[in-house]
Amino acid sequence: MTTSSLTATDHDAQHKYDQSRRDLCLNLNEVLNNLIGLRDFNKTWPIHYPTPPRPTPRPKFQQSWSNGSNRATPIESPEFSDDESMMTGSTMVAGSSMTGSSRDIRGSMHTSQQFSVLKLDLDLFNAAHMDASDRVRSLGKEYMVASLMDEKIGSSVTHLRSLLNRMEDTSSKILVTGDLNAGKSTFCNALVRRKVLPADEMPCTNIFTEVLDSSINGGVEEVHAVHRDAVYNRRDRSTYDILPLDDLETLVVPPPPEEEQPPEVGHAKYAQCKVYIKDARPKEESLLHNGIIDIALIDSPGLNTDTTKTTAIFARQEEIDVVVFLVSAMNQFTQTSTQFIRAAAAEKDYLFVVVNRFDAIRNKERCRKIILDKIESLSPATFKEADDLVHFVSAACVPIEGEDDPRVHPTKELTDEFAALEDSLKRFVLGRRARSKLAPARTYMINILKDIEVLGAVNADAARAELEKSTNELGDLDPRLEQSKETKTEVTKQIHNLVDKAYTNIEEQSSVAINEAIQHAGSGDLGVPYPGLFGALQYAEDLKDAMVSHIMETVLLCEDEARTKTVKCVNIIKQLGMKHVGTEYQALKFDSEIMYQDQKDEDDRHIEFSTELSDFIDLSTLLQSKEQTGMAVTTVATVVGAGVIGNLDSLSMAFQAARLLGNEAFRWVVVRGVLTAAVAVGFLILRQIPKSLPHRLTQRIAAQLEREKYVDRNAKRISTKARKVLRYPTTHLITGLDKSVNKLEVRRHEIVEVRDGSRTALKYFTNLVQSSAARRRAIEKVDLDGLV
Ligand SMILES: Nc1nc2c(ncn2[C@@H]2O[C@H](COP(=O)(O)OP(=O)(O)OP(=O)(O)O)[C@@H](O)[C@H]2O)c(=O)[nH]1
Repeated sequence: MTTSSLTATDHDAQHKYDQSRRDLCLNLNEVLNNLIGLRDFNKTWPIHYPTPPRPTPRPKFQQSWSNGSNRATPIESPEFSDDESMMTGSTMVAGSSMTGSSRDIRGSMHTSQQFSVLKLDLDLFNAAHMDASDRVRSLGKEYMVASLMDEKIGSSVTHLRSLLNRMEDTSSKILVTGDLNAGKSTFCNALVRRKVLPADEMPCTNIFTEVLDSSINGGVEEVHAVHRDAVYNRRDRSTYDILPLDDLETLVVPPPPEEEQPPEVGHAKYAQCKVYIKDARPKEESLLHNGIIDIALIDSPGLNTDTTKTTAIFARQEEIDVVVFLVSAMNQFTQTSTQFIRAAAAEKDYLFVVVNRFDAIRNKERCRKIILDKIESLSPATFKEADDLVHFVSAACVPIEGEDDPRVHPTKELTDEFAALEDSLKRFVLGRRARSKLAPARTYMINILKDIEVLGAVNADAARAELEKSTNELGDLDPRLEQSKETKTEVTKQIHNLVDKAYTNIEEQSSVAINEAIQHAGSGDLGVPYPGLFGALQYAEDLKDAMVSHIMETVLLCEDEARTKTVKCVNIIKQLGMKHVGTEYQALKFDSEIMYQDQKDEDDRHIEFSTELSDFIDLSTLLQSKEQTGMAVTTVATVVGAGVIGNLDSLSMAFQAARLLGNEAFRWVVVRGVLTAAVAVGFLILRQIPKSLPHRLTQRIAAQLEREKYVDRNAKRISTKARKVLRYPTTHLITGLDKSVNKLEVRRHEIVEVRDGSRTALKYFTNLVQSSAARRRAIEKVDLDGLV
């Protein structure tokens, strides 16, 4: 048997490969950072996405008809009127504090067709809109696009990480797969020239078994049975159990159906196992121990074992570098294997096909033709290089350590064929590594960077437009805001002055008027006639009532005056409100009649005053009329015969003289005189009542009201009520002015946020476009073709 060997060219290729791998890994880390940054940016400045032009709906589809009831009810097609502009060949925004149209980049050169990796499934989006439930509608397009984009970037990040893992994994993974009993385990054993894996006519490989060179495991031969659900880490003993190689059969071969294995052993406990073996052959001959790369040979359960296992094999393709597909020359391609090859061909371009058990075929040429025809249809690339990639062999003819004789007689033809296979496989594994490990990462990165460039350009345009719009809006808004603030200050001042002035004026005028009314309560014609001496008491009472009423009426007049002034003020406030706040002030109504209707008003207005006997004696009036008094006394004295009395002054002197002299006769004269004078004075008092009573009452009422602070109390009450009434429209107007200013300030804040956000976005996306383009060019320079 000939052995294949790796030349200096292979080592040179390895060096180049390492260099390219390093370059791509570095770039991939940067692309990852860019994507993570973009994903974060999408959270603060929702990304725009170009939407495809929406075909104009045919008229008959503009309405759909409910079939849920007998009566056909027209249902309007879901309309997203504000979306229209965004759905017709423009860009769709994931969300914005600006209105939809503000982020509508009409005439954008970019379309969703330009995307390959970051392409959003807008059919899903549109379908969601068409079926929009209230909840979806309320979430709106912002939520939809933002989350779609977030999801898309998230899955790209995951994919990039797996590509990175694959590039960083220096080993090459060869998945040996194929139908049940195709001879996979026998083939693996033949490659390592040792009976490592159990091979039998009965289905025997039940879990993935990875054969590796023991040099990776410190030169120790053993089996690492990886716990189900654990991620294998050779340095973490908790992820696997160590078993001797001899136990592999128990581990890999499924138990007979009737025997149920306890959960702590075998298949129930382990999902896969790693088998570290020594290959004593020289590096030039050994596949595993080749001196260039670590190779993992993965034996898998037969494809048609069961669905779960088949799915697992399909899923592992992503981490696999080379797929060696074993097909039995006797059974050829089953349906599952056909499906598998199709899927693998889409991912890998090239497959390594081993047609095993060829010894058992009599008409070898016919078999060869049938199989090659099939491969041509399933994987044209593999077919084109069939000489290297498709091998017709008998794995069972290879002599292996631990077996006395090969199961199949090793004819020269079979031996040579297997040696050719080994040689091709080594070159394929080494040579295709660039393609299998690096090319997917390179292609994916170039594609995603192109997408980022387009997305960046779209968003830079959007940010530029938004920046311009918000800057213009601010230019318009700022003078309005300034004006609004000035108006607020001026009108507030004006309105306070107005109310203060009205208040002071009402108080002052009320005070003067009431005071005047009190001081002159007794003057003028009060309409109360003096009925004469016998009606004096009633007269006093009527007079008092008239005076009190006069004062109270004056208070009422002051209230009327205050009402009029308040109404005037309300009207001025209304005008100011209509001018500066809004037409809502048109409806401002004020019922002045309800002012001064409270019990307190009644109480404050009321005067409680009672007449007294002393009110009839007004000394000042008497003294003012002493001439008349004197005359009266003389008249009375003459009548009674006492000529000594000339006037009231003489009378008082007479009393004094009588007291001094003690003369009886004189005393009598004096007593008579005094009595007469008293009668005369009484007479005079009674005669003076019409004059003295109003004066006396006025004085007393004034004094009482002074004590009660009647004037101040009422003036204050009247003005305070007016101020209180004016408080509502005043506060309302000031609040209205405040609201106008606040509204503009809030709007300004929003616009400033949008402006700052779009400024940051413009900078971010411009840089992103440039750095992505530069990175893409650098990645395009990484030449993988030379490595193949
Ligand atoms: N005649 C012949 N028999 C072979 C050849 N290769 C394998 N066999 C036999 O085919 C049977 C199945 O071989 P395995 O290696 O266990 O097949 P497998 O694909 O690993 O089987 P599963 O793991 O159960 O899917 C065994 O009895 C082998 O001895 C071959 O080249 N020629």
